[in-house]
Amino acid sequence: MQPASLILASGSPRRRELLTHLGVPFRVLVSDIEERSAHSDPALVARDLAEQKARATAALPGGDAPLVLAADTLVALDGALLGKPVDAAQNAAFLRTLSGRTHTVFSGVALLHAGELSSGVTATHVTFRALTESEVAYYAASGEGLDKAGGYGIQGLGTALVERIEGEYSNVVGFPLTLVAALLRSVGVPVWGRA
Ligand SMILES: Cc1cn([C@H]2C[C@H](O)[C@@H](COP(=O)(O)OP(=O)(O)OP(=O)(O)O)O2)c(=O)[nH]c1=O
Repeated sequence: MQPASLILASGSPRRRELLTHLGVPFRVLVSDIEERSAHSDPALVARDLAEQKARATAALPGGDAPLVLAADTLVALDGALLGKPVDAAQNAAFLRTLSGRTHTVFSGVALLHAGELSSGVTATHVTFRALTESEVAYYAASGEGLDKAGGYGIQGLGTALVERIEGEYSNVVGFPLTLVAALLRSVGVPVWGRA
């Protein structure tokens, strides 16, 4: 059997599940880049890191597929970036920062096609409820936010933190499907049976 011509360059189970929804066969190959960008604008950082992940994966043994797809998600508030919390205490601090306010989630997506990169970024605005200290402690203790940008997962228990969302839901989970589908279709890959 031929290996799938599309590689998903991501270790994120959320991205794997979301890509499955598009009905495109793929395999997973993950590189380990140091997430560092020369940009400071969060949208440009997310796009740059997605491009770096795609290129790094393509350079791995077994990475020379016709198509390599990667993404990066960042949470931004007041010009600062909230990455993945290192522990429950930092997760609680992130939640206090986000409480009662609107932040922006940026996901960059990059598609490497025959050596050529195409990429884009999607922004979604998410407003948190004003959280009580016991809610912060309860969520931080759940551990759900530890492997997630901003320290929460809107697709899990974290949905109870959110009062309002403006923009695409899948983008918050880490993989904006409108952009992913457009990039795949732009290089002739059928999504839901339509190229
Ligand atoms: C805000 C938010 C983020 N996230 C996740 C999506 C991403 O997996 C993660 C952001 O980290 P990323 O560095 O974008 O991705 P990753 O390290 O998990 O995976 P890879 O680099 O291998 O692709 O945060 C959620 O799952 N739900 C949410 O609500």
